[in-house]
Amino acid sequence: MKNRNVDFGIKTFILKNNLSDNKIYRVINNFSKKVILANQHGDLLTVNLAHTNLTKLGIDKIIVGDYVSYSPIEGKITKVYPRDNILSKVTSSAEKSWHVKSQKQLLASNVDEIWVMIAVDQRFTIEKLERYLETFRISDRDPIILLSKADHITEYKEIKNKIGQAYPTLKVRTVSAYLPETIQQIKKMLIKGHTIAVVGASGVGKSTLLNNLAGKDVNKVSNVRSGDQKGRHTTTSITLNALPDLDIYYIDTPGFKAINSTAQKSNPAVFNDIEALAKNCKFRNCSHLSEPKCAVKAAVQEGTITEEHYQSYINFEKRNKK
Ligand SMILES: Nc1nc2c(ncn2[C@@H]2O[C@H](COP(=O)(O)OP(=O)(O)OP(=O)(O)O)[C@@H](O)[C@H]2O)c(=O)[nH]1
Ligand SMILES: [Zn+2]
Repeated sequence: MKNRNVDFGIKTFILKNNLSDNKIYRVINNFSKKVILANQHGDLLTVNLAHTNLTKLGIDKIIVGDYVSYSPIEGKITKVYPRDNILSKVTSSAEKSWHVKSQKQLLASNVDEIWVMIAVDQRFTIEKLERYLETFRISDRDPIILLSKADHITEYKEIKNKIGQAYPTLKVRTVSAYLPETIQQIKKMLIKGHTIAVVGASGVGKSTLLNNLAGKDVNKVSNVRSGDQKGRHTTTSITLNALPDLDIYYIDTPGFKAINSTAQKSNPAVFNDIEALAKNCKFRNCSHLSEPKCAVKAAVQEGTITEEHYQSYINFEKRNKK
């Protein structure tokens, strides 16, 4: 299916980099052994990566947003162009070892804007916002916070104020599927040709916004030329969607469940002692209930902290868990 205006940013890329090669494609989807490429006419094709030697291309992974050269004769990607930037997700997790592992997952490349979507009907703290900002990183851009479900007016106002006080220079925008004027405002702020990556927890409304901007259900099925015509469900993967009427590209990312939900710090002073002890627990995300080698429980047993103090901490944690 050809769409007007849909070149996936390739024409601009060719001009900007003064390239003579017009066999340039953009990666709009990637699976473990396949990618879907788009050309500047909006045609899509699936490429099996079996013949592509990533090491030779000097990269670990092909990611959504990449501009590449593809040789149909050889059936392989022959070049991945240097990326303007990379949006990554940095997570720390404590696994079986004592070390805290920091993992960097590459989500998308050549991104012009990153929107961090936060639904106002979910529990909000500045710490949570900070965790999002730490987790989703892009070298050369500031994220835009998109407060979704703003039809929850009271919560919306409260959260907007909190953010304004803590981070007065952070860009905050508003959206609600039930307030059409907010969709219009978002549309007005779009910059033609931009590639926008949208991240956020599961259920905050990323797909709903995509549908509202597109004016139709973008059901995340790409019709793939060549081979099977059936199309492919890509709900669990990162997808670059073209919105031809608005002349933008919207990278929808799968929602995450939660981000390193360490203890909420709204009442820290009381439990400073416990939080200091917790650093010696075997597991970084130890709940101090039943995990082995828990330094907090050990301290209760040794009498360093009282049973009552421990219980009130556990109760506090329970109340503050999302
Ligand atoms: N009140 C309210 N509900 C909304 C709004 N936008 C979306 N929802 C609801 O929130 C739920 C999740 O919306 P989605 O758009 O599927 O959320 P998502 O972020 O794409 O979720 P994942 O695909 O899991 O990452 C749906 O039941 C929507 O109807 C909104 O503006 N206001
Ligand atoms: Zn513990």
